[in-house]
Amino acid sequence: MSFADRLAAAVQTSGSVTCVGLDPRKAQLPAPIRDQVVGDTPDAWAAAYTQFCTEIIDVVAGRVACVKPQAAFFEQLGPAGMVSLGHVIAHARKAGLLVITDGKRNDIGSTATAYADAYLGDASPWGSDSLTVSPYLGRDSLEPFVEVCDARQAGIFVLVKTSNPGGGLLQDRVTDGKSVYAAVADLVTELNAARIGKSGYGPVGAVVGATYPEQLAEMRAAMPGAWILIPGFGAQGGAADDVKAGFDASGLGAVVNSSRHIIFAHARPEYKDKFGDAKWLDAVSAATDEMNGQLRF
Ligand SMILES: O=C(O)c1cc(=O)[nH]c(=O)n1[C@@H]1O[C@H](COP(=O)(O)O)[C@@H](O)[C@H]1O
Repeated sequence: MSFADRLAAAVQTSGSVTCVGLDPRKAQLPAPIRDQVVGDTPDAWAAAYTQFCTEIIDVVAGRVACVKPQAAFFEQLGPAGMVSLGHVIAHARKAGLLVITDGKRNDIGSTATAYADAYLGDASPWGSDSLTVSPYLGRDSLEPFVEVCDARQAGIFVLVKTSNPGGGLLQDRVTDGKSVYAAVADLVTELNAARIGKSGYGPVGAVVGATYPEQLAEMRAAMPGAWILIPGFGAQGGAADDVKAGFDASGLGAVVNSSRHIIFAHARPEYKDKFGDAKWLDAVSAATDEMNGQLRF
């Protein structure tokens, strides 16, 4: 089944549009995980990241649509971290969760093929269902990813309108009456055109931040065949009302990512006293329920 159709099935089966972001950070790991790190070595931290992420996966499996490991936090640990990333991706997929690896990769076409080959589908070393991709190098840098998506039933999420405050410097720039982000959206729509599956969606998704609700509505209309990954919910200030416009009439078409507010929920003021470090997984569970509840429109 195509990635787009699998994502639709994952949303329908789990009854959730939540994507749990797996962004492990040394300083914020809960004490029961941090205490097991003996010696400040990349191997020890990598083992802690694997344990932290796989325990989260076991708690959220079946209750959310997907997970999004952020490669940067694993890369920070060097080779041991990249091995950990592989374990985390494999564990999530075994648990029945779709994996969006967040690498924001891209390069000239022939190198783009290498990135796609590294991350997309069962045949790749990091075996992910999908990958976040930068559009900055243009159409011929995206096409190799789409070809690998076709061959391996995988997907990509192209950065269209990012959640960060400074994204507008380039993305909002208007040329020939059109913003850069709208031009990227047109490219997404073109690349999907001949690839729309049963769910009504194609393999080329888009990233649009929860911090820009008006542009999210505009982008939903501009890319009717694209799944939208909406980051910026929770820790960056995005709320349920801000993401509503990302969904189609049947509640499909978007998944909403939250990383810190779920994985480090034990440290949030509203959960700290109730759960704290000792019951950090209960805090993950409660934060997942809370987000699922907020996103039931
Ligand atoms: O591609 C992304 O996932 C992404 C795009 C974007 O525009 N903004 C954004 O925050 N992200 C990622 O989404 C996650 C947000 O994390 P929290 O702010 O902790 O929920 C991080 O992994 C970011 O790298």
